Amino acid sequence: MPNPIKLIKTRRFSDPRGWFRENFVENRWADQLEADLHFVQDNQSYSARPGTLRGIHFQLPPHAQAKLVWCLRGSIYDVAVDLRSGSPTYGHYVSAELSAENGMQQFIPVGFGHGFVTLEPDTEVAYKVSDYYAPECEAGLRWDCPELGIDWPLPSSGPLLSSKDEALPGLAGFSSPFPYDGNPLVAIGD
Ligand SMILES: Cc1cn([C@H]2C[C@H](O)[C@@H](COP(=O)(O)OP(=O)(O)O[C@H]3O[C@H](C)C(=O)[C@H](O)[C@H]3O)O2)c(=O)[nH]c1=O
Repeated sequence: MPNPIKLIKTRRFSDPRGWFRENFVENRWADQLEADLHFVQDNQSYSARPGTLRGIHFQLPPHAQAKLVWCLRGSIYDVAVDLRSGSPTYGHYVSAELSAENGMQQFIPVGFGHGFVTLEPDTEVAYKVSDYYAPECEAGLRWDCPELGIDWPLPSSGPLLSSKDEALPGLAGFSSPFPYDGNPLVAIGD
């Protein structure tokens, strides 16, 4: 069964001036992503300090979002959490190191929470989303939720969080609106 989370390797074309990279080509990426996927919004975030942790975030229906995530600068430990109701891997996560250097992208479908922690200063993350920003549908789970048990690589000073993320609830009280499609999460490895 196909892993719902996809890792996509982009190609860097180097020459004496520097390099060129295609970050998204709809008809070519379609082979690796979901068939009827259509991205409608591009986002970018900048984090000055390593150890900046954003997440675990997701939007609820009717504005749930699939995401394609990569690094424009620096690097992140990127996490996707299975939140699909009835999934045998509910509450399990996968992680991947995405960096400007490795050009890796992680695809996170609807039904998964997303978060990352930055591994370098001045890290910039770009991501495409498949539905528009809908603050009324924003939801999240706390980064250190014991039920999730995410092994974040953190600096000794701990993570830098927004006040919003500090106040997020744990998985215990969450009632998932996301259906399970029969594809369990397969750990890609870190
Ligand atoms: C997501 C979003 C935010 N905003 C505004 C709302 C706030 O005034 C400001 C910062 O938003 P927030 O603190 O939610 O940003 P992050 O903590 O980086 O959250 C994002 O990063 C995690 C890892 C995700 O996967 C989500 O896509 C997204 O929630 O941008 C917008 O105007 N449009 C948007 O699409």
